[in-house]
Amino acid sequence: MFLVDWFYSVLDSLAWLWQKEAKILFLGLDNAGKTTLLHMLKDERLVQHAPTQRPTSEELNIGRIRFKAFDLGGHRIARRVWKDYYAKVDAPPTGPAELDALLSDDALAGVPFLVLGNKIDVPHAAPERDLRGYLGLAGCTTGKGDVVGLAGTGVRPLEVFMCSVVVRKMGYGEGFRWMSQYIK
Ligand SMILES: Nc1nc2c(ncn2[C@@H]2O[C@H](COP(=O)(O)OP(=O)(O)OP(=O)(O)O)[C@@H](O)[C@H]2O)c(=O)[nH]1
Ligand SMILES: [Mg+2]
Repeated sequence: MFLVDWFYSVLDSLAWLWQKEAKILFLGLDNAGKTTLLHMLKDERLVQHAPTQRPTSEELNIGRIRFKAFDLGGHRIARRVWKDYYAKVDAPPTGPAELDALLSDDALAGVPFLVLGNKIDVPHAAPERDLRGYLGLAGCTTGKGDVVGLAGTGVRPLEVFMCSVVVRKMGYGEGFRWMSQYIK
């Protein structure tokens, strides 16, 4: 038993050897819950945040991936700097109508998109099907499971996951697991 424990502690201490690194952008309209999600993922704490005025970045360790996460404000003026953050990004979770512009931007070609439909705890929250329709994603998403066969096809991984960061604390974990499989 001792030997097994020792073996795993050695493995743990070597984990950095096979850790992957990725850059990720949190994009979405203001009040969507991006900063709240970032801090939930970072230290499982629920904190009230003022609207994000200037971009901040945090390190997140999820599974074997070390994410450098950039949290950008969602209000109109803050959205102007989104473009400055596109270079060499591995995945940008995002929100409403700006999505079209992001999806057709050459700087983000091939980058996986995780769309999180947050606040499903709110009464009358739009169901997933309506959100997909509203975002123009009906029929465009690539599948929620392990997507064998997408690699090398040039098809951009794109999927919608509904979640509740605050009240139910659910949904976003599945989203991040889905995204992680596309980070090389
Ligand atoms: N009911 C509910 N409220 C949430 C949820 N997630 C976040 N909120 C609330 O939504 C508000 C906005 O959250 P923020 O994380 O500051 O939003 P943001 O996307 O960072 O906004 P900007 O920084 O302005 O772009 C806060 O009052 C959060 O507590 C959720 O899942 N359910
Ligand atoms: Mg914010």
